[in-house]
Amino acid sequence: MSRPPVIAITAGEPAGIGPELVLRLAEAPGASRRVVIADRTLLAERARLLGLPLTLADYRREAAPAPGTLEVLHVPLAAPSRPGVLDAANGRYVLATLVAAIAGCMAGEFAAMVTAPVHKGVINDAGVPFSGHTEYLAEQTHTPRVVMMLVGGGMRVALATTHLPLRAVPDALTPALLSEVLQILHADLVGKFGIAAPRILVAGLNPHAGEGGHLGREEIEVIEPVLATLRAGGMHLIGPLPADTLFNPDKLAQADAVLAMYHDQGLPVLKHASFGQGVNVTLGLPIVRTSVDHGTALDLAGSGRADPGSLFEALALAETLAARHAAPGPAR
Ligand SMILES: NC(=O)c1ccc[n+]([C@@H]2O[C@H](COP(=O)([O-])OP(=O)(O)OC[C@H]3O[C@@H](n4cnc5c(N)ncnc54)[C@H](O)[C@@H]3O)[C@@H](O)[C@H]2O)c1
Ligand SMILES: N[C@H](C(=O)O)[C@H](O)COP(=O)(O)O
Repeated sequence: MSRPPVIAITAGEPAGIGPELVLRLAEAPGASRRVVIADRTLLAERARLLGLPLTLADYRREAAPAPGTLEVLHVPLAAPSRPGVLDAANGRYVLATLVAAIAGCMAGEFAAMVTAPVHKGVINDAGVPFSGHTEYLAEQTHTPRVVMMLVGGGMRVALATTHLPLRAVPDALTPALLSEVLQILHADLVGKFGIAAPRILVAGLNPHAGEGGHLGREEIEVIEPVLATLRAGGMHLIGPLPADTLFNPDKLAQADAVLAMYHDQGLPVLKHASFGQGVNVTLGLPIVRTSVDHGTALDLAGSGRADPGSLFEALALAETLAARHAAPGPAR
């Protein structure tokens, strides 16, 4: 009998809801072996606080876990953590959990990694420039370009630019970037999501997609030429479309994914439709990585009221993608 795939789950910011969400993993359906990467004392304390049953076992690759245990790959905190209270002393601990998960995925020990939320600000406060898992994963795996895509509410929404100030977006939207993002999106819709000929709706940047150049020229000078070139190469691209009506159900029904030009053009729509059930997936990586659609929710940490739904969905998608990654099949 073949062994179940091992999926690494990083518990994220210790003061946030990540630790208590990973304690609920036994409730998530699926056949994978789950290994939580976190400080084991933190998990035990959070379980005690919330009255959750917990039997921890240190992860050993070759030893099958006893039923009912939560396997932990221990990474020590730098300082004790209290729910809801950020401490920059633990910024590097959070990164160490990611490094362990990435190393295991790159080595083939883990079939995928699923990430609970981190707090970007406190990692920067710890002295490490950090804009998100997406960018960090690209750097750590030496991948020149990756793409953030969220899945939920019947939509797949990818982003041309990710975590950067709004002021910097137009300058970042170069023809090279847009072309690479669309090629990665297309390739992973085929290879990871099994869609043989993906149709992609592409948003404009400006109101009303620039109104023929009267409300901005990025559509004319950057987006349209890139789309024309890629269409000539066989990609099915619709746009640039005004973003305010692109997400209407009749438009979405014509496509397999949307490419938004920036974070808050695409994600509010998806999160409105699916918050708590959405999944963030990083495209273009040599490994499988999914994540929750929410943040650290410091206001809920330690209350037991955080919804684990998005973590369970992220795990389910990681299992599906890992199976396809291990044995790529024909696209449908
Ligand atoms: N995957 C990630 O690592 C990730 C994703 C998004 C945001 N963040 C980071 O999280 C930090 C806080 O971000 P924010 O305050 O903008 O967003 P947030 O998602 O933490 O919180 C927004 C609201 O949603 C609620 N909420 C979040 N998750 C919930 C859950 N599982 N169940 C019930 N309610 C939930 C919170 O209580 C809050 O009211 C920031 O540093 C941000 O960058 C990380
Ligand atoms: N942009 C994501 C969201 O809003 O859900 C979130 O910040 C997480 O991004 P990373 O996976 O890059 O950390």
